Amino acid sequence: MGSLKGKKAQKPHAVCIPFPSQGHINPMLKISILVHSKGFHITFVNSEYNHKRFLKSRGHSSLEVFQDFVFETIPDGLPPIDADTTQHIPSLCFSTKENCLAPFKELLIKINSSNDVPPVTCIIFDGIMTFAVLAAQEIGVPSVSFRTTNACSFMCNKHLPLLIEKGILPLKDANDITNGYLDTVIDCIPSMKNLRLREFPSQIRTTDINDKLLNFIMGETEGASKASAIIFHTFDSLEFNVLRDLSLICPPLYTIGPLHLLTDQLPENNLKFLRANLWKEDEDCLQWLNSKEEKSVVYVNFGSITVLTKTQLMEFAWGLANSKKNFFWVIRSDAVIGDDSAMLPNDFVKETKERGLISRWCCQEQVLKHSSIGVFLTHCGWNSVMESIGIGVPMICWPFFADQHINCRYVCCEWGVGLEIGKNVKRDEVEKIVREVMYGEKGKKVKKKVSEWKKLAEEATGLEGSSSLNLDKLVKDVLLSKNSVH
Ligand SMILES: O=c1ccn([C@@H]2O[C@H](COP(=O)(O)OP(=O)(O)O[C@H]3O[C@H](CO)[C@@H](O)[C@H](O)[C@H]3O)[C@@H](O)[C@H]2O)c(=O)[nH]1
Repeated sequence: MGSLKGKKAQKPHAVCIPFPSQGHINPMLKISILVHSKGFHITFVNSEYNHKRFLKSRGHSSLEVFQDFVFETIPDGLPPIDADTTQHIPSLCFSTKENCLAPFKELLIKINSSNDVPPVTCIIFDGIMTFAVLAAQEIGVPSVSFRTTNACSFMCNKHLPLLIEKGILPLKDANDITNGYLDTVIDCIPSMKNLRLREFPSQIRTTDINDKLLNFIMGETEGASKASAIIFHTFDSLEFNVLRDLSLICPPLYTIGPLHLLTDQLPENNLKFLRANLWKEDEDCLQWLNSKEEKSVVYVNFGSITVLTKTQLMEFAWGLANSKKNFFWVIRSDAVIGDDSAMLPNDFVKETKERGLISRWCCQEQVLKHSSIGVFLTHCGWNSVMESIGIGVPMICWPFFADQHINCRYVCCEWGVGLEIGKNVKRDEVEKIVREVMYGEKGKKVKKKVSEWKKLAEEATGLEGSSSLNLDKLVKDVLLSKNSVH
């Protein structure tokens, strides 16, 4: 390890490495900003590909202005492309696992031999980048696994080996995906009753016990137990039972969330407003929202990975049009399978011109906070769910893949803050559910529930709240503690 040199030597130094996709970079950036606010020097490690996109969306000189907060890059191991698109997620999973340890270790050596920054004192790594534990062990610092998904999905993943042992997984036949097998009730997961197999992370939908993605998920879940601690982006009251049971089988757990409610409280400085967008934001959408009445707009956004077929796109489009409600719909440039040049038909555009706005990307937090938003039609990415609950916006859920199925189950059935749309989306259902959430009886219930959860989220992130206290404890007991080195 490098010796203490130079005037910055006194500061502790956290190296934060997200999995290289938008839904992982955003929460890691927030954790990094929070740890920075506790007096740490931060190195934030992007993939070269994403960093290029980050600079492109923000303008080049914009990242050099932060005190003690430095960006570095390593390659992700995939062949270079010059595009504005989310990389293929399974390829990224395998590639980071196979290729990132060596450049990451080189980066740590470079940092530790520099006179300009303090030596590395801890590593915070994305929960599916467990190779970082080895790097931390080599330089003798604590490593913390940051799970950008929730505790429930981690609990499911943790029990995949049990489902294999019981013969429930892998699927017996490819038809099991459609023949009702996924409705099998699973009652062997601690504190999670009456789960259906379809609510498990979608990586289970394979007939091959050697399936690479299934094994990647199980391996990375197990790998978390080698970390000094685990952070979950959640709050205690939201997942109380699952967290209690997980704490019996995991390294020390720290719930820190909703993250945006914590970063919102930081003193005004430029770092507080840093956003990790890989696409350029449409800033005019807020102007448009200003022109709409309170709680009158359906906000539609399926995150950074979901892709739609043209048929699904049309069903959503006509469902929104037929609902006669205002809508703000974000459709990424890479969101529709195939050619999207003639994306939405002219008659739809003409019919909804007064009450519909379509953008490529926006600042979601600002949009959700806007008083005109009445409901969020979401794919149930965990960041979106946490942002929606923390801001108090009810959801319509259309889960696409991965943890989104279990998130949807909890949003709709356990927390009561959303209604689900069927996988095989139809325009009539979209129209009906939009009206129901905005004006119906079920809508009243989910609105009441979401405002209750919002209060609890605010409590958790208040001065004496569990998330705020956990952040302090994490810093003191793990990030600054020599005893937590594994
Ligand atoms: O126009 C947009 C769209 C999204 N966002 C932000 O981008 C993030 C999107 O994250 P999320 O809602 O979690 O969706 P994904 O991008 O799909 O996230 C991936 O990562 C999540 C966390 O691991 C998982 O829960 C998801 O299943 C996985 O697809 C959120 O912070 C949004 O606020 C914007 O700022 N503007």
